[in-house]
Amino acid sequence: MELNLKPLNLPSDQKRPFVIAGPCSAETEDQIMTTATELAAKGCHMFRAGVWKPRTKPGGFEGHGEPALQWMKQVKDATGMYIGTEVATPEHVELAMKYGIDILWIGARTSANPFAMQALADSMKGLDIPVFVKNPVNPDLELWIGALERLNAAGIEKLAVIHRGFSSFDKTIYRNQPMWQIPIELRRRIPDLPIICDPSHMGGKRELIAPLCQQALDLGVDGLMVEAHCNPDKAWSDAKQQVTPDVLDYILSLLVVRDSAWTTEGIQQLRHEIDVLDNQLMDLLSKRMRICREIGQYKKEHNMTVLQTGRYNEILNKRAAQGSLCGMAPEFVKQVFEHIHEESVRQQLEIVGK
Ligand SMILES: C=C(O[C@@H]1C=C(C(=O)O)C=C[C@H]1O)C(=O)O
Repeated sequence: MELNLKPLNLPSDQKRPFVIAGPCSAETEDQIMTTATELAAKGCHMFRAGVWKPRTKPGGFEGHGEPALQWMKQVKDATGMYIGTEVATPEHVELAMKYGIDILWIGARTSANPFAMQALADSMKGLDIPVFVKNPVNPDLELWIGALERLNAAGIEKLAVIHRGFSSFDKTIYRNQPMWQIPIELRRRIPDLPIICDPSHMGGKRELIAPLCQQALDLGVDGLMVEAHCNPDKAWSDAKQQVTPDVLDYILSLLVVRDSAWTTEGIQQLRHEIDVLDNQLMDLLSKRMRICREIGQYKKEHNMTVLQTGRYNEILNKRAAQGSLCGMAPEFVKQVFEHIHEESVRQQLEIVGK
């Protein structure tokens, strides 16, 4: 289904990317007001804080709920910043509206659950509020788009997504794998949908915030959501990934904001060269497939199996090694040849089955 989108019209000062900042959790009135005042003084336009916290295990701090919404409202009245919080149930939505929350976001654990998403969408019917949907914890673009479709079908047209990375069993430097190809594909499919990057949850540690922000801006995201806390080391949740408003301001001041317009002569010439090379690649690929079909014919006549694992492995290993010599990631080259092999086997199966 096509999404009907309306512009968010969020405040921004043009010089810097649009940034939503604030602590992971609303802990105390003092923590909220101190952090918000410092962020407002740095020119931040939108304040975030978790009022209900979905924790992996029971027994941790799960948020103050309604009293914390009152502190959020005080932030809005005192600083003029827009305020946003995460909602996961229809009751959360109702309370957030009661306290004048300006934007709602839906967390990764909720966007992964179609029942929860439908209940939220139903509870938002008739509301005119921007809703930001975090990617589901698992790398499933269709599930992410499905969550947006449910909200859109309920009449929510001011939509955006938050890319916070994807859970993985493998331990890497990231808390959640960026898997940039997923937001890139989302941008290709729904170009008008704003994408906001959350480097705090992606990186899981302070040192990764700056490089992740820069990568996200280099890819052309529309904004950032960064966790900031007046005393990060003492934070009640996610202490390692929060920074002070001062540090956030410093990180933002170092970011290079690029222009997505593509008008320069130089790039046109280079793109032409890419087109020529892509045409050659297509030509070579179709020649390779023609030879594979001939091999298929031979296999049919000599009663050989289509899949030849030994040869397939040889090709994957050799090409991956060649790839690294040419400055490409061996994993990438392997994946390319896995796809080529898949098509080659499909074409041979057609011939053998005739
Ligand atoms: C082309 C062949 O058939 C299959 C396809 C291969 C390929 O595309 O390179 C390699 C091994 C086989 O699984 C072959 O046997 O050589």
